[in-house]
Amino acid sequence: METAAHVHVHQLSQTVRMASEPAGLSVLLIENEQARCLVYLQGAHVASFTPNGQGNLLFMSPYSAYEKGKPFRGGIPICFPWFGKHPKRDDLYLHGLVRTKAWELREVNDIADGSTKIILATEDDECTRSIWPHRFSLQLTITVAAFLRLELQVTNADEQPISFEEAFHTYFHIGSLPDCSITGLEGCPVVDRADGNREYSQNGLVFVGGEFVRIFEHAGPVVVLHDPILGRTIRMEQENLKQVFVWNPGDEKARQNPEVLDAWKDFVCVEQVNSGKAAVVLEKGRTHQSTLQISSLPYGNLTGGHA
Ligand SMILES: O=P(O)(O)OC[C@H]1O[C@@H](O)[C@H](O)[C@@H](O)[C@@H]1O
Repeated sequence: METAAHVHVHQLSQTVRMASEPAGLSVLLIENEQARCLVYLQGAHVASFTPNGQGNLLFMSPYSAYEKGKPFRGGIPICFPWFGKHPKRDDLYLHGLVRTKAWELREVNDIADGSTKIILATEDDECTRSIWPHRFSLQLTITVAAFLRLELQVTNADEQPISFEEAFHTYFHIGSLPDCSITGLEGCPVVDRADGNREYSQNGLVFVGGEFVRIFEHAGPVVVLHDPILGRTIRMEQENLKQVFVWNPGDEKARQNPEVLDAWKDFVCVEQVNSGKAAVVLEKGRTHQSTLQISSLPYGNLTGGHA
């Protein structure tokens, strides 16, 4: 099938189409009776998730470059094998090697319950080995239902143990930054990166007014984002990820970033992470799986992180 002059669209199943743009980016358009979702093959990057009758839960910056080999700003970047800055090299992109890599589409399944499951995969190559000298394979299973579920499997294909960082670096679309709050992080030890790595213990709700770069250690399985302006409550449920990063650049830093600018008020990143002391050490031949599931309910339906 062909639509606009330069976008080719192929129907892959009843609920999945793939559009290829001349710039070399391909995107999967998943539309079933429960939700709609866009996934770029570059980075296995989920760019939107819209459950039926609701708005998009995710935020993509209107200023994001959509270029081959460049990170997208927004959605759900998959971070691996490092999170944040590379420990030694400032010339490398933040958040690892696979965010800018073209992943391969392995499977498309329309499930009898009305959901859709797709599997994307990538592995080491000459370029990744020149930066990170290890063999690995990654598989991301994405389930699009009334919820969005991401299962990331990292397999050590090397001859020795590997150690890596990983994350789902999710940008959530919000109505108003100062009105949102986050629960489920009460009691966590916190490191405030925007305040000289000040350490404290989280007491009560988290409010993100402006610049906010905090790591919550030993996070529980459920974190909830409350958004009274958009009238919804977003529930994040994770497995095998030990930290939660909450990030927003705030006004001043955002203005210095041409891919964020005034859009900083429209998102908050709540990221499920294994980094630093929580980095994963994986024996030869073994697979590590981490999972994130996101769903949304009307505002006020979930009162705590353990709801
Ligand atoms: O690479 P992106 O998507 O612009 O995200 C960068 C940000 O990612 C966050 O996870 C970090 O805590 C920030 O320090 C960093 O600036």
